[in-house]
Order: sequence, then C-alpha cells, then structure tokens
Amino acid sequence: MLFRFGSIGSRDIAIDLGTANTLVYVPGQGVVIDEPSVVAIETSGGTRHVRAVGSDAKILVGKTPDHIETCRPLTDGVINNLEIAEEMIKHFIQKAVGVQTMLSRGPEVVICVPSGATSVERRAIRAAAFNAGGREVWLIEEPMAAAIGAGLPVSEPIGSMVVDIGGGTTEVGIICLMNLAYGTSARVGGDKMDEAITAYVRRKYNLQIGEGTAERIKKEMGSAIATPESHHIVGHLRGQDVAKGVPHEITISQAEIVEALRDPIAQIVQVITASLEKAKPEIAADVIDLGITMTGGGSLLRNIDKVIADETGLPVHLAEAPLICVALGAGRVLEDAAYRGTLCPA
Ligand SMILES: Nc1ncnc2c1ncn2[C@@H]1O[C@H](COP(=O)(O)OP(=O)(O)OP(=O)(O)O)[C@@H](O)[C@H]1O
Repeated sequence: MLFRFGSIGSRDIAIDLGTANTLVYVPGQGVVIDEPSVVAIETSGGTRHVRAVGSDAKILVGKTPDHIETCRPLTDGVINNLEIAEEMIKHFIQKAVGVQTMLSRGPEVVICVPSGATSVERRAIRAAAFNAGGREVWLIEEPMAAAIGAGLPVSEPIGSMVVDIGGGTTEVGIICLMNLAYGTSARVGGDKMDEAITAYVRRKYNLQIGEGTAERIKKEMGSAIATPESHHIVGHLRGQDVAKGVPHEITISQAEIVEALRDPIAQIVQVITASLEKAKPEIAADVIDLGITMTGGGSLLRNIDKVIADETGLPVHLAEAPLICVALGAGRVLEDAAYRGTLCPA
C-alpha cells in the first residue's frame, strides 16, 4: 500500500495519544505539548461542557464539586469515550498549531495506536483525530514509533526489540527492515501498578488512597526489586481509614511497595519473554547482540530493567528520553519521507 502525504508543513503534527499523557510534536519545533490525558466536564443548566483539559484538568482529579467530573478518555491505550477524546485532541491540536490553521486547512496528523488495538479501536482513534480537525490522519503503531524515537536501526536488516511501558499498556515490538516483525500489546502498565499499590494499602492498612497518591509513591520510592535497604526506605501515605471513615496517615516501606508491585511486574516480564519466543531465529540472534531497549514512563520504575535483564538473559538499555520517544518517533516519520513506510492502514 502506498501512503502519500500532501506537502508537509510546519503546521502538521504527530500525536502520541497516551492513556496517561498526550504529546504533540510539530516538525521543526519538537514536542510542543506534553500534558496528562485528562478532561474535566462541567454540567450546568442540563448541558455538559468541557471545563478544563490536560494539566488544568489533572489538578482537579479527586477534588471536584458534584457538578464537575474529571475523566480520562483512554483506557488501556484505546478510546473509551469518543466524544471526550475528540474534545481533548481538538484542544491539544489548537494549542499546538493555532486556531488559524484549524480554520484554514487543518493539519495532517500522524497518531499512534497500540499494536494490539482492534480494527474498531483503530477506526475510533482515526475518527477522533479527524473529527478534532485533522485534514488527513495516518496511524503508526506505538512500538514502531518508540523504536524510531529511541534511535534503533529500524530500516536496517537487523532485528531490534523495543519494550514501551506506558500508563495503560506494555507494547513489545521486534522490528527489522522498517517492518514490525512481531508486535504485541498487553493491558498492563503504570496504571495497573498504581491500582496494585492502592489495593495493597487497603488490604494491609485499611486505608483508601487516591490514584494520585498511589502514583506519587510509586514514582518516589517504587522499585521492581527489594534490596537490603528497602526496609529502611520509607514514605508516608494519607487517605481515608476504611473502617472509621476518617483521614489517616501511614508509613510504608519500599519493601512493601515491591511486594505490592509483584503481579504487574510479573505480567510485564511474561509479555516480554513470550514475545522473544515468537521471534524468528535470525532476528532473535540480533536481539541477543543489541539487547532490549526500554521506553515509556513505566520503564523509569527503579530496577525494572534489572528484572527484565535477569529474566531474559539479555542486555537491557533505557532509551535516552523514555517519556517522549513515541512522540519523537512519530514526528520523525512526518519529517523524513524515508520512514513513511512505517505508517499502517486504519
Ligand atoms: N519515575 C517513574 N517511576 C515509575 N513510573 C513512572 C515514572 N514516571 C512516570 N511513570 C509512569 O509512567 C506512566 C506514563 O507513561 P507514558 O506517558 O509513557 O504512558 P502513556 O503513553 O500515556 O500510556 P500508554 O502508552 O499506555 O497509552 C504513568 O503510569 C506514570 O505513573
């Protein structure tokens, strides 16, 4: 299939539409938007309208009055609410290219999809970008974009492997000659880690914590492996005592967070090892040399690279800018015609 762009202008954009964060890349400028994928909806006089999007909406999570609700229009990498997703994408596109471009010709948009997305889910992502003002919309699979953004030799006859751990999904891609030789996505990532911490704290301490609190403690002191020091590294969690219904604070150790994260980490490792079994022998041989490159926010969890290296026996490298690799890769496709063969049909 031939994919033909019109003339790429500085007003065309690449979007990493993530479960946790949405990034927008403008050719010649780089990543111009990097905000949480959150929308605040206000109901007044019987109608609903968007009150805030992105960072402005995220600060409201868990603190809104009854007539305002915050929501995340993506779950596990795919759209759960088309209307709100469109509003969010429209907001970010306008912020990136200006209202004038939207009113005149609209930008061409390259937007990422999880490799495991169904055709219905792909059509929903394409439709959301189109309805949000995209003149033409092209899809790229996330592992491919992540690999390009991480600087892997995707166009060469060398097999390289990328693991992108995002908020909603873990994407694994084995790429050779600009082709996703194997790609899979599992619905486990940073969100499942947050949920596992929340469930652990509720079970062990009878304390209900908010999602922001779970994410904060994960980033501050989460780890995939317990070390002898892990019992002495402690943090504080505030929430609501489930039995008494009053505010309460507990102290938790890194060793406990490691225990809480055991299941999601095991699931991530399982996806990676299963993917290695699917690789063709020649490509697997290349992966032994090059190792695994990790991208996505979840790859910043302490020691997750060590766990993956131990379990696979392969070298594991963290990409230089793990949180923006997918956007950089999708942006590169916009800027360099040589990469256009990586785009996939909707
Ligand atoms: N230092 C850190 N330690 C652990 N997790 C982190 C860290 N920094 C960010 N994260 C987690 O990374 C996730 C967000 O990563 P990213 O922005 O790559 O996901 P996304 O692209 O929005 O999601 P997806 O690709 O699944 O749709 C969140 O769950 C966040 O809590």
